[in-house]
Amino acid sequence: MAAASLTLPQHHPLSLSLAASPSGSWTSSAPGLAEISIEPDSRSPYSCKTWLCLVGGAGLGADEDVLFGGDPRRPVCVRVLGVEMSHPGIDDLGCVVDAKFWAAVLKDDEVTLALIEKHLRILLSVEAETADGSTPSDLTKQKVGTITKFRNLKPANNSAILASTATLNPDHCHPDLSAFLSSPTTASLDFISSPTPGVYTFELFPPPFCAELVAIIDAFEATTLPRRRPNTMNNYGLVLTEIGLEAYATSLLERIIAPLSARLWPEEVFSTSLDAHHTFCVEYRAEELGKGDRNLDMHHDASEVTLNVCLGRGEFSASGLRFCGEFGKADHRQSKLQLQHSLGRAVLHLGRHRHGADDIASGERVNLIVWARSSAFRAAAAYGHVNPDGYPKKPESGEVHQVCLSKANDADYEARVKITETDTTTLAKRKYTPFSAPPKSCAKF
Ligand SMILES: O=C(O)CCC(=O)C(=O)O
Ligand SMILES: [Fe+2]
Repeated sequence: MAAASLTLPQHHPLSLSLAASPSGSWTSSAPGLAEISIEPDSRSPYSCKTWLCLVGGAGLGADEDVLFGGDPRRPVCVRVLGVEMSHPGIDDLGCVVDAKFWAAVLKDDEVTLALIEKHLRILLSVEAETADGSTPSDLTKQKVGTITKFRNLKPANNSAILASTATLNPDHCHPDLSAFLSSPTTASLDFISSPTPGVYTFELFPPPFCAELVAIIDAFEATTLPRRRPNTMNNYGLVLTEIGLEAYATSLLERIIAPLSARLWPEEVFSTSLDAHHTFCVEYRAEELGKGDRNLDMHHDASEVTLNVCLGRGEFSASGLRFCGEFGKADHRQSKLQLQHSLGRAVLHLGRHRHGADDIASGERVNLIVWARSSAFRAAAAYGHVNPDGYPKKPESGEVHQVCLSKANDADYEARVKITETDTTTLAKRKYTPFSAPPKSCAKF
């Protein structure tokens, strides 16, 4: 099958107008996306740095109002690239959410790159104050400071993967992957198995490397440094890009997730353009061990493709990963697979594939999760050039399986649970963690 690609029409009502080019340098890596370099002026707390800003649509995520042009809808997403950035007008993923910026940019009918560039320069040049009185430079210093302080502790025997230049080391990957890492476009994919269509699993990390990752996570948890939980579904876990693993995670995306996705899902328009990620770990602990998350409600991810790797932490039992159908498909609430996690093994699936984690019965487990995204696809979908992921939705048909219901995401959850109350044992055991949207993203305009 030939790989799908993103080809956008030249003009579209929601497209960014390139009519007035910005004064600085800009390039376009995909139709509907532009990159601008911003040099803040000398008053800026950020004047030491040239910021690369990606301008294009977003519009995906869990928020249907945004998907379908809810009001107010912004025609473009402006994302500042680079993790060492903290600003009250810029969200966790680098998306500009500053009200004054948007009021100025959307003042006229036409949104131009020149206007965006002008107001980005202002945004990055003025020392704005947050609600608690701290400034962007305070926040940036804190963010950079956290990573620096943590690196200075030399955790996990001064692990090389915490370096700002870290890349995936093939010696830290399972030998099954070596041919693929050398020739990602042509090597045989026979190291991968697919227990149900669209879910792929393979050995990724040998146990010593899993232990190294867990040692880094544990070392961070043992500090008093500020931390953020990965999303509102999890009370435990860490955003790994905020503890110094950004470079390593980007390399994981570039060397494994992106090339594998291009080959495993050639029919998906995003599969050849995965370029952004939200990387975190989740942690589950059995009841007997005290406080902790036990399971994860059914959901789909705010990603195009998700990599989920089991890093272990001693022995654990149960805690299977259940897959149902894909969001938007008629059978999306029908159970397809219950997969048991095993140390070092990776699962790769589409973000729209409905899944959830069963109760952990004993022990603890830590998993590394990478939500991989395509900026080009999100731009195209936001402008209406391609359907958003999972759309158009098919009407649900056939049986609905109770194990695929989501307490937080399904409006008919209570009604359906009443109907099928016969299976009380499963229900009584399950304590659902409410799902809410993932961390603020470009979709949250
Ligand atoms: O617990 C797991 O293995 C799944 C985690 C997950 O689905 C997520 O964090 O999005
Ligand atoms: Fe998930």
